[in-house]
Amino acid sequence: MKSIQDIRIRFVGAGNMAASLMGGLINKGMTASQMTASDPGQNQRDYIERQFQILTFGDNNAHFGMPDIVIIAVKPQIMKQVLQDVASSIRRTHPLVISVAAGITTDQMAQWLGLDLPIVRAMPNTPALIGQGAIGMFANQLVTKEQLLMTEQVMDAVGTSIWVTEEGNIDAVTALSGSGPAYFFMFMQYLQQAGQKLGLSETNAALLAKKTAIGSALLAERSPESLQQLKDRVTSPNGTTAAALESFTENNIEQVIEQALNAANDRSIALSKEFD
Ligand SMILES: NC(=O)C1=CN([C@@H]2O[C@H](COP(=O)(O)OP(=O)(O)OC[C@H]3O[C@@H](n4cnc5c(N)ncnc54)[C@H](OP(=O)(O)O)[C@@H]3O)[C@@H](O)[C@H]2O)C=CC1
Ligand SMILES: O=C(O)[C@@H]1CCC=N1
Repeated sequence: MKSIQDIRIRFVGAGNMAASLMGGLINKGMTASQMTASDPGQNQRDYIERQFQILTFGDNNAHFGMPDIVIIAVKPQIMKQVLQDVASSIRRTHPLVISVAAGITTDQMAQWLGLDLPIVRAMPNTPALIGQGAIGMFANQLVTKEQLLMTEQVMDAVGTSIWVTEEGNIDAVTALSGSGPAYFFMFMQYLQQAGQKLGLSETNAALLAKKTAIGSALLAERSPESLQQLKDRVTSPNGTTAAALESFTENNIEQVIEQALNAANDRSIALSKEFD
């Protein structure tokens, strides 16, 4: 099996997600010379070259080489156009294709590339920028055991990854962890705002909201107790937490969250149909 020092990667699209993967891979011991990237944005290319010393190109087919993996990290809206653009290079070199785009299916990608290829759909999230991503992955039938392990090495460089065996589950991953950081940021934002309304300064309310989120997340990860048990530990009978939790329950927080995840899941499914 190829070690992380031997894998050659071509990034197509060098925005936020690609840059977080590049940073994570370099931290894990890959060298800049193992990677190349293409992106039409001169500023973004300058940033990538400055930050990581990775060679970048404006043309998706320029200096394509013989990559083991091609990571497609562009918006779903332009996936078809981008895959059709790089199709000849991919058909010539037969790499593993990994897409991080929401919604777009492996069948659609194969169709736009004009070839049945090993394809992985990976759904990371923005904490990958600091090596704390949660990533769900699906591999089509053509992905070899070695390619599965290579994919894990790449994704584990930026967080914790899991495989799903049904492609449809990637929509659920997108709804939960792909979009999930935004839910937590929103929750922290509302905690901060409510704290300010209760008289705290903006600085203090922001600090307490963020530190409470970080502390709770770390405790949830490190403690052997369930989320329910951890919640119960905070909640004194007839105390302040019980008052707040009752208010959440009266306002149907469970249904609100379920509906939000359903909306994201539905949107992920709709995205693939939109760009067919
Ligand atoms: N952001 C997130 O939280 C997550 C995003 N994703 C997925 O990752 C993908 C990328 O998202 P993200 O990194 O946030 O987006 P970005 O906009 O940061 O990155 C996309 C990059 O692709 C470039 N690009 C545009 N056209 C082309 C082209 N023809 N060929 C090559 N590159 C091109 C863009 O350049 P320019 O800006 O100049 O157009 C941009 O630099 C999306 O499909 C998204 O669904 C997945 C999980 C989480
Ligand atoms: O909002 C989106 O569509 C992308 C996919 C998951 C997170 N951001």
